[in-house]
Amino acid sequence: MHVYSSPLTTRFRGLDSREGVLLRGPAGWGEFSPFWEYDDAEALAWWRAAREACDDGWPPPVRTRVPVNVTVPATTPERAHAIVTASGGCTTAKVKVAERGQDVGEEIARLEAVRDALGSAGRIRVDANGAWDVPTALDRLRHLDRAAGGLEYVEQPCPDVAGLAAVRRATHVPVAADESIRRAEDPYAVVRAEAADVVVLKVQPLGGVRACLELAERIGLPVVVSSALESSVGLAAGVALAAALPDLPHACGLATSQLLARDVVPDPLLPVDGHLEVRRPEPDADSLAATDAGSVDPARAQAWRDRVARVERLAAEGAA
Ligand SMILES: O=C(O)CCC(=O)C1=CC=C[C@@H](O)[C@@H]1C(=O)O
Ligand SMILES: [Mg+2]
Repeated sequence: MHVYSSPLTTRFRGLDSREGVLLRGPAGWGEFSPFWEYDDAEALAWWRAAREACDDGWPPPVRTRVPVNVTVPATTPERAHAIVTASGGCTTAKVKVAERGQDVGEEIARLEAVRDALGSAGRIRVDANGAWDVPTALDRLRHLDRAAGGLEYVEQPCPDVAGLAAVRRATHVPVAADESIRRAEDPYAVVRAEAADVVVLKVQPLGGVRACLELAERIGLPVVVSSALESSVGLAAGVALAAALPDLPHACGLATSQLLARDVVPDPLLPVDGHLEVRRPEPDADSLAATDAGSVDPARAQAWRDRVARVERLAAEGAA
């Protein structure tokens, strides 16, 4: 078991670094990296995804490369512009909005900078991570849609399914559901309420590639596969899912190795021409040594090993 840690190049969802565990099994490497706000019960799905990668591997791909969006954190317009320009040819950008402490003026400036960097043919989506109530969402979307020169969609504008449905009815901007799928008791509530045009699927929180393929089939809406900000070992599972879906009408949020200062493999999954190649990079001795959490903070590395032991026990109890 390898506990990795990498600084982030830009602060993202309140984090300055990303950590997790890499495991190796007969089918290859897997990643277990639930954020720390997930308790052991919630982390079980993340564990199943890691075990699938190690023990079984993934269903065969139907495409050789996957279109991806550049992910733009809630940062300054200058930095947002530079991130898009250096994205490896991405023609879709996902921009974080609704960051605590920022006002709509900063969001408008960020979106204008992203539009400038992408050019008129690019697509821009925003992600509010459920931060708005319905009136705020509708007000913000009017401004942000104009600043972006048209939004491809808004991801999780409100925390609840009813809010998503109300926003969807009241604006022409399409709505994507993320947290309402991956943290919900019932991911099909979004479909019943006609609350979304698109669903975002993440392999780790949803329990693996096969679980996501099944969910996608049952939901029946267009899917965007997104990362949980993993290393390239975890991202490879997202790429495998995106590669196996029968239809992939939108760019996927899998270009997030760009946000890591160091990745755990010598040849990270980075976009070329706006696409990730469908492949499964492997760590080597040097890349493991360069990302070893134990050499920076042994107590933190031990906390991860303890977490793995607890979740593994939970998984065994569930299987018994
Ligand atoms: O979708 C992307 O472009 C990148 C992934 C991404 O935005 C996220 C990764 C990890 C945690 C989430 O808060 C965040 C998201 O909300 O989609
Ligand atoms: Mg999201």
